[in-house]
Amino acid sequence: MADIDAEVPLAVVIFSGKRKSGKDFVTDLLQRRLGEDKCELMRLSGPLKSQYAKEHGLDLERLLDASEYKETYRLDMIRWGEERRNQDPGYFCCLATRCPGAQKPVWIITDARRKTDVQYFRDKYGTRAISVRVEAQEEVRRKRGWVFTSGVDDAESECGLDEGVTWDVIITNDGEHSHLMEQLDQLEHSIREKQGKQ
Ligand SMILES: Nc1ncnc2c1ncn2[C@@H]1O[C@H](COP(=O)(O)OP(=O)(O)OP(=O)(O)O)[C@@H](O)[C@H]1O
Ligand SMILES: C[C@@](O)(CCOP(=O)(O)O)CC(=O)O
Repeated sequence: MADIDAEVPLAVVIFSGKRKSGKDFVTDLLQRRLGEDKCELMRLSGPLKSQYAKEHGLDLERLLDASEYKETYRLDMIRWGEERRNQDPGYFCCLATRCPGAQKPVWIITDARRKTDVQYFRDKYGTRAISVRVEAQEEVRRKRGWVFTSGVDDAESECGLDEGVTWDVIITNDGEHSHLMEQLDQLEHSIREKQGKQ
């Protein structure tokens, strides 16, 4: 049931997309449009990588960027994360939204990967939730550094949201800048409408 008493967030924008589809690129642009004072980026992988880095003595900053370093540990991070999600599907959703930025009216969840991620926010925030799928052709993703990895790109982490989800918005991010801007114009309008409604 949606928690309708809370004052914030006024909008929760749940992003999903394949590796190198451009989730971080698009969500960074959206946050700049909405204003960093009004909009917080929340990475579900943030608390996961933070705890994983501590337990394995790794460089968190490098796990958080778009580098090859994180790809080295991706498979084991997926396994490690799923052990915790199997006990509590909303575990990382809850951790990722407990931050000082949670006081801002707009939350952007940058990296939903499982149906339980999307359902967590839909159940908790109802019509304030907007689900967004970022799509890019495989050829474009390859040019951005994606390499098909068995156990990753054919597993739930990358395929869990391929079917069975009705997206509120689909953003095509194949590199055509003006088309991306038009799509972001429409999404920004939808978010501002939710901000204005409450
Ligand atoms: N429309 C675009 N124009 C130019 N560069 C882009 C565009 N979209 C993505 N990129 C670049 O492609 C690379 C991958 O993008 P990004 O990191 O946002 O993907 P992602 O979906 O977050 O990937 P991952 O799941 O691996 O973190 C980055 O270097 C990013 O700057
Ligand atoms: C382990 C994992 O969180 C890594 C995500 O890394 P990134 O968002 O692609 O940078 C993916 C998952 O949780 O299945």
